[in-house]
Amino acid sequence: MTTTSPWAEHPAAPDPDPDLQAAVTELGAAVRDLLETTVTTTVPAGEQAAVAAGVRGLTARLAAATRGRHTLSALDDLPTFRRTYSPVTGVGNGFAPPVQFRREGDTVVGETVLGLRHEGPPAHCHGGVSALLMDQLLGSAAFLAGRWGMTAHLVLTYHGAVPLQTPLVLTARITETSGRKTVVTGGIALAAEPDRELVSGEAVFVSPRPELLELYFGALTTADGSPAPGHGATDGTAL
Ligand SMILES: CCCCCCCCCCCC(=O)SCCNC(=O)CCNC(=O)[C@H](O)C(C)(C)COP(=O)(O)OP(=O)(O)OC[C@H]1O[C@@H](n2cnc3c(N)ncnc32)[C@H](O)[C@@H]1OP(=O)(O)O
Repeated sequence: MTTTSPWAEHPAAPDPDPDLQAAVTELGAAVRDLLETTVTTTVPAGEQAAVAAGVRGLTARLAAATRGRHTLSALDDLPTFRRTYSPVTGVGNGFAPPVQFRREGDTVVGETVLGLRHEGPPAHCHGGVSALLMDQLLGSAAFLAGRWGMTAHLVLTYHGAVPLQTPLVLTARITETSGRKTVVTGGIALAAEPDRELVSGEAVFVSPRPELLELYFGALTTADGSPAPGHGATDGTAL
């Protein structure tokens, strides 16, 4: 079944702790600058070694309290898919550009600029990073249509190299929905030439059957140790 306007309304996420949100966002931005600068710096070896020692000291301070992989961060909210540390959209993840996706009519759109930490061929984006962006873009379109699923199939065509440090636009549309399956197409283009896709792709997202939901997410808890809301949903319309 092909759909033209499948967008769903989502509940509002509970307000995060503003102090924690601000601190995590600032730490993410600082680490983003650090990562980008570590791959562009040309300061002498001694200076790089001194900085490494300082960074290890800072890491030890953060390591004083950490969470495991089955515990959500205190800022995360699964029903609204607020994921603070996503490697694509997470404000708290220094590797993330980060890019935010939004609905515009029947399209999901995001803009971003990639850095040298995303480099593959010199001066251009790594093909795997493009795939990372595409997976999140297409998955976001499914989610924003109320069709959360895991990536079952992702096929990409690389038409042209994606330049770093250049404004990009990412767009996606739902092309088919059927049972637990959602098919989405989309692409990455220069913001200055939005109609010429440098990367195009299609993905199939499948909302897992109950046994898989339990296997993957059954142990998941919120930061305070409660079962994570929504992790047991099985109707293919929510996590
Ligand atoms: C703003 C915030 C946004 C937030 C948005 C967040 C975006 C996140 C984007 C990143 C997402 C990820 O990285 S997810 C991580 C990467 N992906 C994974 O690890 C998934 C690994 N694969 C699996 O666990 C499984 O294969 C599943 C869950 C995908 C499907 O298993 P299942 O539940 O047993 O499904 P199954 O019964 O076999 O099939 C159900 C239906 O789907 C179809 N189907 C199944 N696999 C495929 C396939 N590869 N290609 C075509 N169709 C398929 C079947 O034919 C069937 O159709 P019919 O007979 O009903 O017609």
